Amino acid sequence: MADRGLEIDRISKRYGDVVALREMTFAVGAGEMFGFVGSNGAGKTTTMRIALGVLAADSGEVRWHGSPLDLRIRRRIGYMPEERGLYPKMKVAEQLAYLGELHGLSRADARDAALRWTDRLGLAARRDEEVQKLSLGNQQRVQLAAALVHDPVVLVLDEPFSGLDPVAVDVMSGVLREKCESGVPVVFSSHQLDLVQRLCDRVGIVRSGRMVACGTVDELRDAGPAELLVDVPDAAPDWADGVPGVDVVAVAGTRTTLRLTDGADDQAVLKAAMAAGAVREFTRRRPSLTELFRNVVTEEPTA
Ligand SMILES: Nc1ncnc2c1ncn2[C@@H]1O[C@H](COP(=O)(O)OP(=O)(O)OP(=O)(O)O)[C@@H](O)[C@H]1O
Repeated sequence: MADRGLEIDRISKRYGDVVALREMTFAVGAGEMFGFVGSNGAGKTTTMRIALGVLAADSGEVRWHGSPLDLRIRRRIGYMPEERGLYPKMKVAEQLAYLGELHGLSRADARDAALRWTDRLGLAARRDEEVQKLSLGNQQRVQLAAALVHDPVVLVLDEPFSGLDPVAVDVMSGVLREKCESGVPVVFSSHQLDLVQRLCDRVGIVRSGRMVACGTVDELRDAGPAELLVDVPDAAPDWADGVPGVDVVAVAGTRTTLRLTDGADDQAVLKAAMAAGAVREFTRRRPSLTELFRNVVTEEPTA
């Protein structure tokens, strides 16, 4: 069997009457960046906490290179929790070195790593400040440093980008990309879908505790409904009504957006447009991740 790195295999979880996860399944391979997206309450945090072992699943298994996760591997996961878990009164570098030691680094290595990551994440000037005195964005940078300080073999990050300014987003993206290129599987949740589309090799969309779409951004976009943007300046505004195989999505000025229904032939649409007048623009566009997300999460849930 191919080595899948981190595997989440049919994990189910209830909190009393609330079903949080229903056979949640996905895998993140070496050097892959996986974006985990879904509405509020869809089950992302629950999945990540189970992957880390801070929460037990009712059923299913989490594996690392084919074996169930044990304590030794769990210590080597870099985790950024949604509820940020830093000691507010401890100084930045001291705290990072302490966390490094907790994860098994020697004192000297932990100090070096604390210096290196504070440099890399733009926190060098804040090393001797108490975490509670930092801005929220800087606290978040410290939280990322805490996930990285022990040189993790896999990164699991719960909304690492929320609340960051654009420069911090770039710094964070660069660090994650670098880790990924060094062979570390990276999974992060986010509601910033443009960022997920830009950064991730693969994306999983979760609805009501279940993975409902999973693949590369291109695969997901290709599977979504194709649209055509057509500009026929001299045609009547309703020229596309009645053209077989398309639904009119929007008309803006002389430009009409059409959605192709299953199996429709875009060349037939082009012919119809040319019959209506001179065609100035005829573009096929794929849905963005945000549009796909809206389609997927608003579909009726299956029982
Ligand atoms: N400790 C808990 N006790 C009871 N229900 C819980 C608990 N934690 C989570 N839930 C419920 O489990 C479901 C999944 O929640 P979870 O936090 O995993 O979602 P999420 O996708 O991370 O949401 P968000 O995007 O808002 O962070 C929700 O219905 C939530 O209300």
